[in-house]
Amino acid sequence: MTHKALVIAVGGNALIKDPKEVSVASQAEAVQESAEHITSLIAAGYTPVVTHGNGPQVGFLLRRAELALDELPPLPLDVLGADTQGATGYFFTRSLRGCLAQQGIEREVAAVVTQSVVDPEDPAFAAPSKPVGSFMSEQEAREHEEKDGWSVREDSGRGWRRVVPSPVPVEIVECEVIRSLVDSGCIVVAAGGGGIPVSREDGRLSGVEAVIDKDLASALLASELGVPDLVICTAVEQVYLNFGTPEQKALDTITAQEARSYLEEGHFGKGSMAPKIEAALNFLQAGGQRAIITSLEALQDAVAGKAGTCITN
Ligand SMILES: Nc1ncnc2c1ncn2[C@@H]1O[C@H](COP(=O)(O)OP(=O)(O)O)[C@@H](O)[C@H]1O
Ligand SMILES: NC(=O)OP(=O)(O)O
Repeated sequence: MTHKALVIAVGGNALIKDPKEVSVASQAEAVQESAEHITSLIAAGYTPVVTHGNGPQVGFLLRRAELALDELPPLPLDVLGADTQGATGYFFTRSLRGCLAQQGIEREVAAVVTQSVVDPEDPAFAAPSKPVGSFMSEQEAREHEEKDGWSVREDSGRGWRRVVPSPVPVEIVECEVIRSLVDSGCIVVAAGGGGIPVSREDGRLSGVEAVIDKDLASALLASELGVPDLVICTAVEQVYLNFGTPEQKALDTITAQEARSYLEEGHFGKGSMAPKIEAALNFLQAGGQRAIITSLEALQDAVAGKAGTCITN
């Protein structure tokens, strides 16, 4: 892989500026801000593969589809995941092209509809864990649980959310296409929402009902591409020990072994920071050099080793 390629994962929640204001305009604005930060890195000589979450967005689409059931047939989660890849990929390519043009940088930009293979026997299908859609009060969540059969869970002190199955991705189907595009200098948006969940049987792919964790998919893509750095951008600039308590302590540079110990000690939110740490550890174990967790605002400084939390072997 030529160019200074790296994978940058942008969280679905980081693409929502205000959970109470989820209009298309507001989502496009959040992507625009992300694109501005990513463009600074491109201007500094990097070729990012941008991956993004879709937890809020896929949940909104699922709810829309359910509310329209009197008129229209249901939509399965793989198709809704594909829809979020399309819309978010469109926002990203539109914004990135605009930002690059403004800086006089001539680079191609493309979003690749990406499928992630999962094991249909993954135990995650029987234990929904991926938060999607809006935040609710516990009372609203319990009502949906009873009336609509939703699985619901508290999400990192931010409210209650619907949860859906989230099997582990084992292969990124379009990896070689993404590699060719990156090798040609193209800025690629890929593996949105962790990739569209599919299973493979006798060489044939079929969609499955799930939402894949985009950090795990990003780590897999980064290691399959063989890039040295995986950067996970989220709402916090650093990872903390004792997060949310008066004793919270920011982590600058830690080893994979230290990260694993802190994970086992329960320092990282289940379904929020913990999967990011697990993804970072997977990437380092597969030969990656640096896994960085930071905010979009601190992206450039973090890649330069001056901000964020950096995990190395
Ligand atoms: N130990 C921790 N350090 C920092 N943030 C944490 C920690 N544990 C939980 N979190 C929470 O995890 C959030 C990131 O997870 P999430 O919002 O699910 O990610 P995404 O940006 O991918 O949607 C942070 O904004 C923070 O609220
Ligand atoms: N698919 C996924 O992991 O989305 P979020 O980043 O929004 O949780």
